[in-house]
Amino acid sequence: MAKLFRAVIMGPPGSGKGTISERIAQRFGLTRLSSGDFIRENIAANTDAGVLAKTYIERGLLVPDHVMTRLLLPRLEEMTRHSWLMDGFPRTLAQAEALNSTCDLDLVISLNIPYETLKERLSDRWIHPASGRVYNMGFNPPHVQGRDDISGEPLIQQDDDKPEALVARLRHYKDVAKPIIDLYKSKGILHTFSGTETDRIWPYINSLLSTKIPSTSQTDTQCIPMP
Ligand SMILES: Nc1nc2c(ncn2[C@@H]2O[C@H](COP(=O)(O)OP(=O)(O)OP(=O)(O)O)[C@@H](O)[C@H]2O)c(=O)[nH]1
Ligand SMILES: Nc1ncnc2c1ncn2[C@@H]1O[C@H](COP(=O)(O)OP(=O)(O)O)[C@@H](O)[C@H]1O
Repeated sequence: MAKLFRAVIMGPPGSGKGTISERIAQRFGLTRLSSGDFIRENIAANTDAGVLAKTYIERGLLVPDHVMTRLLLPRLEEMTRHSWLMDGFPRTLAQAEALNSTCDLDLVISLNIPYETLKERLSDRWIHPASGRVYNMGFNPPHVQGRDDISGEPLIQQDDDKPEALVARLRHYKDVAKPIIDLYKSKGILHTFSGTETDRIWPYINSLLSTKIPSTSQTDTQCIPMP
């Protein structure tokens, strides 16, 4: 029986997690999971955890660990028959430990991108808020300027992509990511990719995953329910 594959992608804001996750999902047929999308779904559906999460996001804060794990771990437990790639979780050491006790991760991709590159990209980033689709006016512009390719709805620029907010976001990322990265390094599953262009990093990620991902996904039970 082929083994399932579970991976996490980490990196500072603007490092290309979303862009690369999309390519991995398409190329290798993994289910793409995003903590941000999952929170937005819960907010839209008015679940208890979604209502609570919204009060933090509105203040520009991270959602507390216990709310995040309550939202996400049951979802992962439903995914016992799927190979997946997670973007946006874990974001703290406590989340990484909770994930550890639920799932055996096969691989962690960490993106290491220079600050100047991040600043440039984010000041050029436009998103479609309802779907989370991202565009970059130079790198991957929408077909029609200012409009989402699929829905045709208007694109917006997020406040926290502005340079002032970005410095604080990047500093915060460094502080909280370090212990998580150390944890995955010590488990021998961390793979770090450095560079300024997604198109140049992608071939390395592609060839690494080609050696690691089983050709078919079959039933397995790598995730165990939390006690
Ligand atoms: N110029 C350029 N832009 C890129 C490249 N790779 C990604 N982008 C763009 O940079 C922006 C950030 O990429 P994302 O994939 O959203 O990055 P992320 O790590 O998911 O960002 P967060 O959601 O903030 O954590 C988007 O507008 C992308 O289209 C690249 O190699 N060159
Ligand atoms: N793992 C997480 N832990 C805590 N809060 C999270 C997590 N993932 C997402 N969030 C919250 O949801 C918001 C939106 O997430 P996301 O779509 O990943 O966007 P961003 O790249 O702006 O952080 C975050 O700004 C944060 O408040």
